[in-house]
Amino acid sequence: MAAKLRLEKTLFVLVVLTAVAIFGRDWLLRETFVIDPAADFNSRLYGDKNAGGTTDTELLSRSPEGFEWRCDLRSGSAYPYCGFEIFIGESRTRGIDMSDYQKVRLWLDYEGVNTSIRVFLRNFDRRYSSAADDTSTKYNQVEFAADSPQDFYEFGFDDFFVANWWLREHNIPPHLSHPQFNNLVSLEIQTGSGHMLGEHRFALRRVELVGQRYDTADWYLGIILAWAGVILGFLAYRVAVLTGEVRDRKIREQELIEVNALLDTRSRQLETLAKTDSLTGAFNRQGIEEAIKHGLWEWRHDHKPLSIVMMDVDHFKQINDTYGHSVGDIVLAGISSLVKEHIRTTDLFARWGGEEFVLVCRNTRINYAAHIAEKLRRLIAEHDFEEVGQVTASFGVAALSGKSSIEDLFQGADEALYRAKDKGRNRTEVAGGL
Ligand SMILES: Nc1nc2c(ncn2[C@@H]2O[C@H](COP(=O)(O)OP(=O)(O)OP(=O)(O)O)[C@@H](O)[C@H]2O)c(=O)[nH]1
Repeated sequence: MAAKLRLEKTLFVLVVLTAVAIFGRDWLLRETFVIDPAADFNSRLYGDKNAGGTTDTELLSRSPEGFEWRCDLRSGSAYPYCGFEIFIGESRTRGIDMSDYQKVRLWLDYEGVNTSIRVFLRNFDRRYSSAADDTSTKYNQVEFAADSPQDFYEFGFDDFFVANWWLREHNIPPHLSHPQFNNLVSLEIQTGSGHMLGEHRFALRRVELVGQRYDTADWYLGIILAWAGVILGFLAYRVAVLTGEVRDRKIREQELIEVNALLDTRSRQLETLAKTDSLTGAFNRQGIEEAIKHGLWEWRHDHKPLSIVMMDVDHFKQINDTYGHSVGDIVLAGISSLVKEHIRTTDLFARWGGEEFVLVCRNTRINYAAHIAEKLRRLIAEHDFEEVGQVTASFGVAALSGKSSIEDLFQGADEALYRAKDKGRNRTEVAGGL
């Protein structure tokens, strides 16, 4: 929830930034090149004397308040003129790229007989300019009437055209004849084309060339790329988070599977323990009950025979009395493991109580159960028990038949066992008449 809120906040901030980037584009990208008289720009005042004229020029002052000059335009040359040039580039050949600039602003006061003034933005390009010939630098020109006093004069870069006389004098081919601002070396203020003879006074306070840092298309492309980056970053983050979640889930699932398997095993162990006699490891009465129920069901539904063998250790009291109760315990456990080793997996061996055991033989006829009993009897009798030596046991065998019940079955086996005891022990007796 907190992460989602954080995401929404981030999105909101990004949308606001995008809106600012779009609507505040002009303000954000604006770059202004200022020609301030207080700054250290090289400049020159010129007249038409080189062209055979007689115009007088005079620099009146150069102070932080502005460049001030006057000229007295006189007849003499075919085109009398005077002008003031400010060098804005590093040199006369290395200028400033102002291709993306839009406006020129002039703070200029003029007094004189002429109201027309020319402004040149001079561009040096080796395709047509040479360092040796100052006039070969392109004359991007705009001409305006300085007849109405105003705060500043403003022209668009689009308003500039290349002076015709310059194109003609330098034989400029058409493909190079357009205005160009990619290497501006100087700005000039010159008397207009009207050639009004007489006094002209200029005071240039400030010039601003207004442009923008980046191209508009690049700016929008940058915004789009930034968003693409944000979206890609977000997707990468989501993929990483989801991968982590899937990995964690898998680990948790694996842990759960392991815990379940452990619990399963444990519950089976506990189940077995609940049905097992702790001393001998044989099943207890609960175990017998289940095996008998199972056998009874098989007898009734599948007509499979069910036999049981009752076993009682002979003279066990004597063993206890002679060797102690704990040795007696060891003998009982020994007999149990001996028997368990030699019975089928379908047979269930359980402790009936004290030194008495019962073997439930499912799907077993009485003759075969008697055979098993005999085998076990011999096995016990032939075994050498630690400390005690020889131990014997008596066996009574019975099977379900006809109308007999479970009670009859146990009673039959019990009676057979007592017969075996009566007849001298270490014997197997089979119940009859069941
Ligand atoms: N050590 C030990 N003795 C037990 C245990 N349960 C019963 N007994 C003893 O087993 C003896 C059984 O004695 P009896 O019932 O007289 O029978 P027996 O001595 O085996 O004589 P017969 O069965 O007639 O051959 C008793 O002394 C019981 O105390 C047991 O868990 N451990």
